[in-house]
Amino acid sequence: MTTAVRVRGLTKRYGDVQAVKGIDLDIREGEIFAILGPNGAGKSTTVEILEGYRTRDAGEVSVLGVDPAKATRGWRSRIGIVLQTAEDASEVTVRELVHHFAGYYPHAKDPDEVIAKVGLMEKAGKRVRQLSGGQRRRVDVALGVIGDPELLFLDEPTTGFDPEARRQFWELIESLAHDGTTIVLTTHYLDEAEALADRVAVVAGGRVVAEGEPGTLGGRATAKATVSWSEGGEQRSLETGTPTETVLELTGRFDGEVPELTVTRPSLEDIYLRLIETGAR
Ligand SMILES: Nc1ncnc2c1ncn2[C@@H]1O[C@H](COP(=O)(O)OP(=O)(O)OP(=O)(O)O)[C@@H](O)[C@H]1O
Repeated sequence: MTTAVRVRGLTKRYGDVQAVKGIDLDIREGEIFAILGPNGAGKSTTVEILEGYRTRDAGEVSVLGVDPAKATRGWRSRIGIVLQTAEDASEVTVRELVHHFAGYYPHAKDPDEVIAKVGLMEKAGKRVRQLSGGQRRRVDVALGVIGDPELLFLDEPTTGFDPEARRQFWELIESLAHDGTTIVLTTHYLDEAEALADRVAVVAGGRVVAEGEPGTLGGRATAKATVSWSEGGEQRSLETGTPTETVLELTGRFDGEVPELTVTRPSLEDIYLRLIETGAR
């Protein structure tokens, strides 16, 4: 597996604020990698350094084999960026805008194929200003991928989306990844990271406090389970490392169906909140 992004000992200070305090990251080619963390954790600073839009104080950074501080036009054309703020191109149509951007890249994708891919074929002739927020975000993604990037940065891509639009957007991201694009995503939605990311890094206080697959992050897979049920009109629960045994015991005790039985493990959100609390300390 080739590495798309390699970061070692990255630091960045703004005046009195040490925003990034020694971050290491390895992002593999072809994976969807999510960077999670509270406001002010240093995510944007880190990502902007990777994109070549911010200088660093110290550390080694390699993005597609190049130091972003020495970015060339050729390197830039291999990267796609979808920022938080949408492109303000109010009076042009979706098709005009995507065609226009295609002209900036040496090996641009077919604009109409890209418009279809982001699900905007029916809106291609509409002015961007006439689109909904979610549809504009799709335009942003179209512009992010029109240059056929090897690596796509998405900054909080689904903020403000309704649940259906988010699901559709996730499918779009997955299909881009399926086509081989490496995706680096920052998000505040834990369910988004869980649904999309192959691996996540949790950043808190300028450091990576945990890294791994969403299902096993921070000991999640081996964390104790909570078994809950209803007994004698009361809600009962038990935290246990052997939930199967507990369920068997309950099944015997109730002689069959256990009322209101649930078995839960900590959600990614539970683990995340624990991690950033410990990280902050
Ligand atoms: N241009 C700047 N000048 C001074 N301080 C800055 C600047 N940009 C960021 N900071 C500070 O650096 C720290 C990290 O900010 P950063 O934007 O990287 O965090 P973030 O994790 O992206 O947060 P959010 O989730 O709110 O976007 C914060 O304390 C922030 O106030």
